[in-house]
Amino acid sequence: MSSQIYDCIVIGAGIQGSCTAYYLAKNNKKTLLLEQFVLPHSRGSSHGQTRIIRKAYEQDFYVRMMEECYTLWAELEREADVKLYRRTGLLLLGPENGRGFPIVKDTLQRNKVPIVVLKREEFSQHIPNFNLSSGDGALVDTTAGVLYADKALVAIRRLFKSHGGVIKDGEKVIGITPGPVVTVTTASGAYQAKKLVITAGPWANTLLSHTGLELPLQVTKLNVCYWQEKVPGSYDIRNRFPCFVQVESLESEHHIYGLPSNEYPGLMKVCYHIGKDTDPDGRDRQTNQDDIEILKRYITRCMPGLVPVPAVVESCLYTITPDTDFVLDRHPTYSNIVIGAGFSGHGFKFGPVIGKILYELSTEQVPSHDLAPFKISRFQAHSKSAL
Ligand SMILES: Cc1cc2nc3c(=O)[nH]c(=O)nc-3n(C[C@H](O)[C@H](O)[C@H](O)COP(=O)(O)OP(=O)(O)OC[C@H]3O[C@@H](n4cnc5c(N)ncnc54)[C@H](O)[C@@H]3O)c2cc1C
Ligand SMILES: O=C(O)[C@@H]1CCCCN1
Repeated sequence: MSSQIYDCIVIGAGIQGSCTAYYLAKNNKKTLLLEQFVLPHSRGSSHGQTRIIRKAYEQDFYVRMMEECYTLWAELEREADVKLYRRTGLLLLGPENGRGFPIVKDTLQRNKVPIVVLKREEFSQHIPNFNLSSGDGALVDTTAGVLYADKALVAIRRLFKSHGGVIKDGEKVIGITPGPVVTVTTASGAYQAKKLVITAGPWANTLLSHTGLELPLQVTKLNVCYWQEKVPGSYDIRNRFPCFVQVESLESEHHIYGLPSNEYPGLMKVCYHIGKDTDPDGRDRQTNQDDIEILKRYITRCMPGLVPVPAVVESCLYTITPDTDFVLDRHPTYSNIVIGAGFSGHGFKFGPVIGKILYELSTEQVPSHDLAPFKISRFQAHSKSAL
């Protein structure tokens, strides 16, 4: 056992753990970040070149968190001297009388987020190579854009180390012994800390089982599909093609979304928001492709400038709560254990604000956002506490 007692150990070096560790170290906390895989890796939820950043949400609390988060991303960019965000706008599409589109539109307007509402007759002039479905409304959240995810992870971990933080990768946590000083065991050793933050993504429940807690989390595998432009440049970020989210469509009641071609020349990323249940250690055995069939039909109908067969298919995991809101809370039994989990396929953009909140929770400060929507107690009927 190492004789050092850390102020805090963070388990999991995805975007949430890396950001939490960064804020801890920046605020002079002796921090150890443990990661089971050798970094960088592509086995969790945070890998890949790009993610959408937006304020377009149904709930005011997400809009408010994003207000601060854009500032935090800009601070990180300055401190790391690397560009992590590119503004593209986000085109939101959906039935004018549906369940999703009018609510997001109201929330954006109520929160005075700058948007442009596109009329049907002017749609194709602003958004070429895209067919607006009959009955659909369209608006652009002009604050939105692309985050360079892999670059962000590298930059944040580098900043963490520059503030004195210690990363040990290739060290899987196999035991947690709670107490006023928590002991965390890996195959290579044991470490102690006054506080513990668990940000283990799809493995959250495996780790929480060492503390007698189980959260209602569902892990699903998503196919991340890239589609070839028929005419090079038609959906290119350099030609100002935006990100988009189609909230309901003829093909599905669930989101279909896309990011302009950028990371792979000539390929636009278009994905379906619903995957199939998986075991995070057995994801490669889960080969369901129902989502790709839905995407082919949507692309054929709405994006005629793309070849409707995916040119590249990667994979990624979601860890989903029953209400798709996050878990940001203290452990119900051990108040020096803080949990960040269940980011439900939309957590990357919030990384810095979540890191700041988990840092605040683990240092007993008043959190800078209302955490009522993120409390574990909301799952009372679901969560199993053996304690
Ligand atoms: C296809 C796809 C598209 C997405 N699109 C967007 C988007 O456009 N915008 C957006 O904001 N979000 C998006 N998301 C969601 C976002 O990427 C996730 O919410 C976020 O990455 C979750 O981060 P995390 O740190 O919780 O999990 P992870 O990145 O999985 O990190 C958890 C880490 O914990 C480690 N770990 C687990 N167990 C142990 C152990 N025992 N010991 C040591 N380490 C351990 C894991 O190896 C992993 O590195 C998307 C996700 C996917 C999959
Ligand atoms: O978090 C996001 O912005 C996207 C929206 C579409 C589904 C995947 N996640």
